[in-house]
Amino acid sequence: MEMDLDLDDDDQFAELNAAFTAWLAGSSGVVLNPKIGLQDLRSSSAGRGVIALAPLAQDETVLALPRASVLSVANSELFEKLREELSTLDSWLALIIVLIYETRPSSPWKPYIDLLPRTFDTLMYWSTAELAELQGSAVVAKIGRAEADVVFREKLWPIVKKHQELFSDTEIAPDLAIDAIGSLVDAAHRMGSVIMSYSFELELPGSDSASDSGSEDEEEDGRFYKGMVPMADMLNADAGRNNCRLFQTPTTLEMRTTVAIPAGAELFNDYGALPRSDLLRRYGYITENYARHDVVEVSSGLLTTVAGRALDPEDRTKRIDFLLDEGVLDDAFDIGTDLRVPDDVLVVIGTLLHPREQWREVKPRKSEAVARVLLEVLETRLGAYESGVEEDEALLRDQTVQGRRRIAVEVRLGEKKIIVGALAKVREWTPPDSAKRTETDAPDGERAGKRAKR
Ligand SMILES: C[S@@+](CC[C@H](N)C(=O)[O-])C[C@H]1O[C@@H](n2cnc3c(N)ncnc32)[C@H](O)[C@@H]1O
Repeated sequence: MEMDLDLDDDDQFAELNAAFTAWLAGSSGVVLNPKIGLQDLRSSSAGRGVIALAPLAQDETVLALPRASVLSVANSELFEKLREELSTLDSWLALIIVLIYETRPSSPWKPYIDLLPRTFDTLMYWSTAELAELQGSAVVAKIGRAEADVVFREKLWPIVKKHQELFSDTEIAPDLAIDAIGSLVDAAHRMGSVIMSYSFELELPGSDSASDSGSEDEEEDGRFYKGMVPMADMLNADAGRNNCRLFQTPTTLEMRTTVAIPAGAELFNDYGALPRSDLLRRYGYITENYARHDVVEVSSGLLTTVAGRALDPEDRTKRIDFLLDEGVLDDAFDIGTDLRVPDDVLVVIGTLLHPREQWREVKPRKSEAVARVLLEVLETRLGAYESGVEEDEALLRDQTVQGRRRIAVEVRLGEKKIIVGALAKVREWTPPDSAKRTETDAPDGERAGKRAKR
């Protein structure tokens, strides 16, 4: 991540770290393990990180904060002032407006806010030309910058406009008179990106679920709230190297080691088992260690179009509605590095291919007809990428290909390799003696049996 602080100014970087650490250590109820410290990792493009200054044991607490120290909507003074209006917003929008409010000099969180980035490498901030390098990856459709713009204008701007006096010394203040809405939208994008890459989904005390949390998005089912947890969010993450996690009790949040950590080693929190495409979208970086979580997404639209081609529209709609009702048909399906085709995909294809009335009873089955559909789907999917595997491999051998372009090539190549591997696997499904078998020859068991509940 690029940091907005003048990156060449090492003094300022160290000064901000020192101010933040002193502020946190002096906050009521916070326990900061003296064996950890902030580290300047800008030379490896990782911003700040946290390292062990002395050996840490497994399950050692490196940081404990009372919930009152979390920068959340409920803990902000703005909530007292605009309770009703903030309650109409979803938790992401409400926290965005709170973070903008907390950029004022008198904010109790100022030393923390000063550490948060202003520029990002997340996909939201890639140019059209840079995003074109990711063509074919499903991640491009998930960025949602235009949609966010509309929401900021329609939901946040009326509140800020109505209560301009509350924002008169925040970071948007200088522009309030000139291009007020533009300034608000820019600030909202910044804070939206901060939330995406720094916030935690925290469990409301008293709710009944698991006691630990990464910074993944959880269902907004009323049991969770978004919160910024100072210092806990200074930990980087690196898949297999992760060695810490945030644990929650009704009153505190604790970052604890999950393994022993030697002196000098970096502390890594767990951001979740994210494919590199999503890591890039949400956090603006990738590492080779996340390649194990890569997936390729196959849309249901493509799947049902190919599998249901022979059906008349009415029949096709009936079967798709059935699959939707059964919860088998999702917007898209993932194939991961294990190259396993999900059972639901087999059921969707089988249901749309079945020549008789018993299509409601289809079980997941790797038949030749199903394989034919899958091969076409995967070939079509592969065709969505502009370049081939060899071309991308050549680009990665070229050391002049760097920065966002190199990252994009790595992400799209990872996805293409999964498709190529899955194609080879599916080709293996056609045993020589099944050459003449079609879906009409469904085995008796399948005809009579009920589909297993997934
Ligand atoms: C929760 S913050 C961690 C603290 C952050 N490094 C900082 O300087 O404020 C998440 C951000 O840290 C960076 N980051 C985390 N893990 C990283 C890694 N293994 N390599 C490079 N950057 C990483 C990314 O920019 C990510 O969006």
